[in-house]
Amino acid sequence: MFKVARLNPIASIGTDLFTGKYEMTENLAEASAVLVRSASMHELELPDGLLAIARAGAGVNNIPLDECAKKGIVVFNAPGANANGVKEMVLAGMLLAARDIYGGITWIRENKDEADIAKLAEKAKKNFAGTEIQGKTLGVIGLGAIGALVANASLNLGMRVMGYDPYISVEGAWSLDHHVQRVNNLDDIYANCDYITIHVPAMDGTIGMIDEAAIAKMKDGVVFLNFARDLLVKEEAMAAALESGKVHRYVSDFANPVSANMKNAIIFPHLAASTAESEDNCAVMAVRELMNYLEAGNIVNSVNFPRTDLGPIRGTGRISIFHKNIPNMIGQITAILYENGINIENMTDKSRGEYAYGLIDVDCEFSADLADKIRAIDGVSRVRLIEAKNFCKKF
Ligand SMILES: NC(=O)c1ccc[n+]([C@@H]2O[C@H](COP(=O)([O-])OP(=O)(O)OC[C@H]3O[C@@H](n4cnc5c(N)ncnc54)[C@H](O)[C@@H]3O)[C@@H](O)[C@H]2O)c1
Ligand SMILES: O=C(O)[C@H](O)COP(=O)(O)O
Repeated sequence: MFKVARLNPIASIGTDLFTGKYEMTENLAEASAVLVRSASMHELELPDGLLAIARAGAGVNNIPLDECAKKGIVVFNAPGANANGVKEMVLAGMLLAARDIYGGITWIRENKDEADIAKLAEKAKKNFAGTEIQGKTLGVIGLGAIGALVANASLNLGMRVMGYDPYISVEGAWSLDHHVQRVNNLDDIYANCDYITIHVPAMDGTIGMIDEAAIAKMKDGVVFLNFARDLLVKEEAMAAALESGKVHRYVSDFANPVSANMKNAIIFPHLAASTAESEDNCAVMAVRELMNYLEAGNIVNSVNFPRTDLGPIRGTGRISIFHKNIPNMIGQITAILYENGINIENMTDKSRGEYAYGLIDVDCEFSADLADKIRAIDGVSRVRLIEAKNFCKKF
């Protein structure tokens, strides 16, 4: 039985996939798996029995990834599952920044009891007028799942689009319309774009990247959109740029005491992925990833361990082993199997940084102490024996 703790509400279309081998629990201490959205896990005590965490979303800066890697806790996310929801909010953000649509709606509410509201509205409308986004230049920083969708959709709205992503994946590059102008220097984005939108993860190297110096390089009157994380932007600098008029509008999905008080900012309550479709996609992907890992040891879409996928279990069972990425680990493990007369049907072992993970399919019954013998190897941190008769399932 696997106990799953849910730290945020998760769409039931996902959790309904759990079979009778799973039970939801309120008690993190007894959980073998966690489902989470944006709840911060940095302050939580992670129990020894915790095997995996699935983030039903994209950003994982709410999860202590290094600590999890050290403990052999696999962290998954749901790449691309909410990208369309975010793309639509970014488009809405650009349109809300181009004219004072919100000001116009507010004016109507405030004047709703005026008998001659129709006439007054015709006079007032000049206060909310603006420009069109067609023909303007958009800069997209980060061309992953969301950035690529935003870039392509904006081309279709008649914008000129420049994109910057020094680490773009092959899949990302394929998904990008060839009319998106790729640049290798962020300064080209800053110097040329009327709208700039950022879609990179918050991590060392991106946190605070939109600072005073970056803003100074942008065009006067630029609109800056941030649906990625508030940490990416030095928001005191952004507040000053909004005050001076250097930045026309800051559109952000992240409320905090600084952003909520900015002049000319349009701030949303972290709404971009809150659509029925995105929530369903994320929940289904996160639950499938957990089940595939818990029942078959396969790691697909992890952010702290390499992809390690042997498919359905072949043979009588599968051994899953977390170990340090140091010489002779595989030699020592296979020697123990040899000494115990166990034949290997299939195996893989993948490393990422300091840590590695291996799966070995075997064709005979496990002896009870096999896991202990492998665990006793210096550098091995976690071993699971998965019997095919219990868990062999195709995902
Ligand atoms: N507001 C929301 O509700 C919401 C929803 C989903 C994602 N997000 C945020 O958006 C981020 C991006 O999501 P995604 O699904 O597109 O992720 P993704 O992993 O598909 O794409 C991220 C892209 O950023 C690129 N990148 C990394 N460092 C970079 C740098 N220094 N400069 C330029 N590009 C860089 C990567 O190469 C990758 O292509 C997430 O990490 C998350 O923080 C927010
Ligand atoms: O990184 C993400 O996927 C988004 O920020 C969405 O977060 P949420 O799941 O809390 O809406």
